[in-house]
Amino acid sequence: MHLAAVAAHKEVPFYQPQGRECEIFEAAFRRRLPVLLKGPTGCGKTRFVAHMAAKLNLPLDTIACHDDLAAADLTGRYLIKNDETVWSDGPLTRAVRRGGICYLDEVVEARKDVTVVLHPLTDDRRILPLDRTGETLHAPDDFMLVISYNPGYQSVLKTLKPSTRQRFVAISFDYPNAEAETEIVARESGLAAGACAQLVRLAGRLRALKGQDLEEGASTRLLVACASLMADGMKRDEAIEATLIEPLTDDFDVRAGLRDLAQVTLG
Ligand SMILES: Nc1ncnc2c1ncn2[C@@H]1O[C@H](COP(=O)(O)OP(=O)(O)OP(=O)(O)O)[C@@H](O)[C@H]1O
Repeated sequence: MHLAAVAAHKEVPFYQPQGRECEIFEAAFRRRLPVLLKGPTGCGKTRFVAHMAAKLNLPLDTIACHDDLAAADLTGRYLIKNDETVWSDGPLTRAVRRGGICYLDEVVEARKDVTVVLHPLTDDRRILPLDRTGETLHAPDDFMLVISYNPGYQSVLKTLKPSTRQRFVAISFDYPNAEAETEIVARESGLAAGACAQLVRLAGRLRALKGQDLEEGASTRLLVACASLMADGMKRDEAIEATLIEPLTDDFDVRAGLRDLAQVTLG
């Protein structure tokens, strides 16, 4: 019993909370409410969901939404197999049949008909009608829908309608504070905390350029990548160039400016 508990604990991916998000998520799960995660890219939303799924001992299906994703990609479709037409469940239908967490990442990217599928599943009916087969699936108690989006990128056209967003318990994410982020970067990369703290300081400066020279500042994900390359033996400036400068912009002059900023910040 003790060994099993230790083994299960080991599989929970590391997640450093920013606030009360773990408690809110657990309460939402208990009360069978869907959850919406908002926040910039690479700030820990996906890691949070993986952490909570493991903690609650639930299977997790993650679906990366894109502008071609239609309702049938989630629910399923008839396919031709050996001259026969057979129904094939999509990932959302499979998750509703089985239970567990279904995570739709960047949901606003998906086509409009996706919301039609989500609405009856995210109010107190908790059903998934499959028009094509005539079935109506009732979500089991341990089924939970989680969606995420980045409010920063979306145009007015690509935002969630109030009738959709008001079905969800919503949690805002942002980049962690400097102390927490230093710990995350050190733990994820294996680089010494002092060197990680410097990278976090640089990230703070890069994030201040959002909306001016940069569309988005450096994410925690990029900081972990930079620190990982350095832990692997790469020279600091080369690692910074490859992770905190090149991915942020294609503009030649802005990249030169970012290099100067890194030199001034880190010496
Ligand atoms: N609070 C945190 N605890 C532990 N690791 C974190 C945390 N925040 C960020 N990370 C690290 O940053 C990486 C990127 O985070 P994650 O993939 O969860 O971002 P995201 O918000 O889902 O991004 P996207 O919206 O682009 O999918 C993680 O793999 C992890 O290494």
